[in-house]
Amino acid sequence: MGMASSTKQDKPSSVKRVAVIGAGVSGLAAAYKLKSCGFDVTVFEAEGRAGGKLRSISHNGLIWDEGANSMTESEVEVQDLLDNLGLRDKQQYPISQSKRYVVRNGQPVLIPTNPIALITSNILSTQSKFQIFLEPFMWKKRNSKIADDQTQESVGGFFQRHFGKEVVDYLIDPFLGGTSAADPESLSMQHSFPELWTLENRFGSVVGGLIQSKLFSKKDKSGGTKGSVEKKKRPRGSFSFQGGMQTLADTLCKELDKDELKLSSKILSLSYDHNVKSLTGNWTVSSATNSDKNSHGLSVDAVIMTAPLCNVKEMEITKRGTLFPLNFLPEVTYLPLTVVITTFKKENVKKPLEGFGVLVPSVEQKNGLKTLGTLFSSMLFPDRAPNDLHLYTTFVGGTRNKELAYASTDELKQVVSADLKQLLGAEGEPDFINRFTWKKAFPLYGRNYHLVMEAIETMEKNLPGFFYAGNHKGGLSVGKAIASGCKAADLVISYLDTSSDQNRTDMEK
Ligand SMILES: Cc1cc2nc3c(=O)[nH]c(=O)nc-3n(C[C@H](O)[C@H](O)[C@H](O)COP(=O)(O)OP(=O)(O)OC[C@H]3O[C@@H](n4cnc5c(N)ncnc54)[C@H](O)[C@@H]3O)c2cc1C
Ligand SMILES: C=Cc1c2[nH]c(c1C)Cc1[nH]c(c(CCC(=O)O)c1C)Cc1[nH]c(c(C)c1CCC(=O)O)Cc1[nH]c(c(C)c1C=C)C2
Repeated sequence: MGMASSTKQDKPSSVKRVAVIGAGVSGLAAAYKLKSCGFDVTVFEAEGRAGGKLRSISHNGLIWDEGANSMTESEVEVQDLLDNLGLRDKQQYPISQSKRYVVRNGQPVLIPTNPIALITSNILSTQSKFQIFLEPFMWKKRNSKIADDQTQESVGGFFQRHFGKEVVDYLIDPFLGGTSAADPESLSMQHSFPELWTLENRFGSVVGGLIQSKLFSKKDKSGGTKGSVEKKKRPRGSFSFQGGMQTLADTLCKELDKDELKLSSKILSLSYDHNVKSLTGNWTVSSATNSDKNSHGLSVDAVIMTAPLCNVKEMEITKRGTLFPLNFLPEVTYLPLTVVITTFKKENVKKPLEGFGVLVPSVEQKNGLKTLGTLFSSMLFPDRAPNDLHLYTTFVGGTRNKELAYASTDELKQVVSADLKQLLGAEGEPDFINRFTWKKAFPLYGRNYHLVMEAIETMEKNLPGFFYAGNHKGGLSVGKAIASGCKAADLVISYLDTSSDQNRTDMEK
């Protein structure tokens, strides 16, 4: 578990130094990997705390998350990280997590999780159910204009072609609301669901493609496991940790020495100077601490940037003494989101539901509902509230209602109480309320997101030893952010290996 703590004095001067900018989960995972591989790391964080979008609060016997509430371990990098950090003992799997609800006609309906349950469910009309089963024969081709310009199709357009409008309204729209706070029309299919996009290119039908690729992967598994190291079977699905998601960030921080994590250190400028004679120090990273606005620089061999692109845009980057203009970075759209925590006495909740939570499709706004959805937090994790209380986590804002994210706490109390009354029979006002607003909760993987990916590539290509990681690249989830940080760490390791070989050859000449 963990790694041996070492001080800078112990290290030979040839140890390579890396600056990681941003102490969100991607930056902390990158720093952990680099330190485990013997690199000297310094993590710079603009805020006075580490964790970024992981943020758990303990207050008066309640525990809640204001950022991510859970994560999955589909990425191998996450499995390794949890094993290496010794976090398995603190992992918490939610009770009845597969029970998830969507509102239809103003009331929660269980989302079917298999074909039989879909047939008997009243979530969709008979016509839409037929459309799903007949999709392998009936799906419509992408129109040729979209086929030429592959980045332009929206998630809504894609699923409507395959399954029809009702499926988009009652399954896709709430799913997107509950995983990105965005609506089906705003999101790019290619960037939001790259695997399904590729599947359609290969097989045409989504259902047919999923069945065939499942069959292929089963065949591969049965034929190819001999001799390979298999990962231990773990319970599937989402999980959190004792104390909430912040426990993951705190555990990663404990692996860093005090001088390796610089809080309240916003990076303002970076400069790259190539010096063939020197084995180290091509980059200088400058921050301003809150107490001392004077910049000071740290010399490093490589940089992993995990700050959101809107923050990168504000930085000054120079390359060999000349300004490296960042005007090619496109404006990224960010979605505001407010997380509202409420508690109700159990006796005051007349129709409590067991399970993960309930999502409100956009079309259900006509039935007076204004929230995006609610997690049944203390049903999932009973230690989050005393026994006599229900603790709920409700999400408000996103593309659906940006203004509501900025509403006063009094207004939010009315909105959330009204929705919870209608959906769960929660009577009266909550006994406790807390709100946290993320002005920029998520980057929107919109229909021009290819411009963002191209800009990241341009930075990485033109700035040697500069690597970008985090939730702007490859997915929003905690797992994807961790994987992105670990991959950037791997790229740094091979970059520094190659550049020291190159330097050695240059010195020998
Ligand atoms: C409300 C909410 C709920 C979510 N729920 C889930 C969930 O249930 N499951 C899930 O998988 N994902 C969830 N997510 C998404 C997930 O939490 C994030 O995508 C992920 O944590 C992002 O990690 P990151 O390291 O890429 O970025 P961040 O956490 O944003 O970290 C970037 C860091 O960079 C710092 N920074 C910025 N500028 C500078 C600078 N100039 N110098 C130094 N530091 C700087 C920032 O302060 C920040 O700490 C949720 C997100 C939100 C907001
Ligand atoms: C109602 C709004 C939101 C809820 N959670 C989030 C929002 C905006 C944020 C969020 N939740 C998840 C992710 C990661 C997405 C990913 O790419 O994996 C994010 C950014 C996890 C998640 N939440 C739901 C699903 C299906 C997932 C994927 C992982 C898993 O299956 O567990 C659905 C869901 N989210 C919310 C509710 C109430 C809900 C379902 C009932 C809240």
